[in-house]
Amino acid sequence: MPYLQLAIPCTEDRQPRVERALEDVGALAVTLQDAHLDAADEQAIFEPGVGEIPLWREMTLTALFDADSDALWLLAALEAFDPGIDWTQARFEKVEDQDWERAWLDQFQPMRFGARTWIVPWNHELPDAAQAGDAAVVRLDPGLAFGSGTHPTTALCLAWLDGLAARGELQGRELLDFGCGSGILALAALKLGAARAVGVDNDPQALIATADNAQRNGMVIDVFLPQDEPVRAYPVVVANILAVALDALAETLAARTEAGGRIAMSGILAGQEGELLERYAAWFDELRVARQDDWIRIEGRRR
Ligand SMILES: C[S@@+](CC[C@H](N)C(=O)[O-])C[C@H]1O[C@@H](n2cnc3c(N)ncnc32)[C@H](O)[C@@H]1O
Repeated sequence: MPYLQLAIPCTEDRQPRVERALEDVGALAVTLQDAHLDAADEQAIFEPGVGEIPLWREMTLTALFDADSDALWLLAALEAFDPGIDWTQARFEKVEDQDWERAWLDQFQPMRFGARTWIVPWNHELPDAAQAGDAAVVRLDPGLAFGSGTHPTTALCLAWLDGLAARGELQGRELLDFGCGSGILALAALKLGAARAVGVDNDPQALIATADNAQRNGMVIDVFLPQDEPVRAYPVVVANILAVALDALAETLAARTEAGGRIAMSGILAGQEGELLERYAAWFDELRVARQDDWIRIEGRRR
């Protein structure tokens, strides 16, 4: 999914004001980057939690908006919200998911999630521990950013699937991966013993990537655009999408989870979970929150 990206230079003292204004006019995500370091340096990128500020004196704030947002309208809204900031320094560009997500890409090494789940890039040897009989190993393209497991939201969902399998609640069951991206979660579920996995994504490229990654791992994942997915309920649903999308999709995801079934959702920044918990409580019990870095996973059981 493409975005409209706004980047604006900013000093430490003004950062909270600029960030608040960007969020107020509808930014889907705001990241900060040290103005004096290379963007490829992981330490130079920071997604602030509530009340957190970075140590840098000069930085660039980058905000993502829906692709169909109007830059002139946004500038006018920002000016109205905080006329004390020089918004004329803002630069706009259209970016693809991958460009934004690449900011999160760090060294993609073999990684273990939970007890048995391994994500191993194709260009790496299988670590000894990943060759154990019960290891669930997914091999992926090292060029992937989101869906390589390096992002905390993916890691949270992988750990959840691993735990579900450990409790015997995944084996032989069908899973829906809503917002499948690379297909990493559906693939891990199949390797952990799920009987079948269905991937849904509104990005046709993601569906191609998922089907391709499945084939290269010797598995099959049925993939659909949201408007084409079969209307049915699953015992296990996982959805790693942004909080705004999870809010909009609440009824759909509730309808896709069968009574007694399990759901895990991520893509939620710390501080955004309250409203989602309230919304999903209409259909789900046993709602629980887990956190990694600034990201949240919500899990629940369908009534
Ligand atoms: C954060 S990535 C997650 C990818 C992968 N499941 C993972 O956990 O790493 C979110 C994915 O959701 C897709 N997506 C976003 N909004 C969506 C929507 N409303 N319906 C279906 N897919 C959506 C995006 O195209 C993207 O592939």
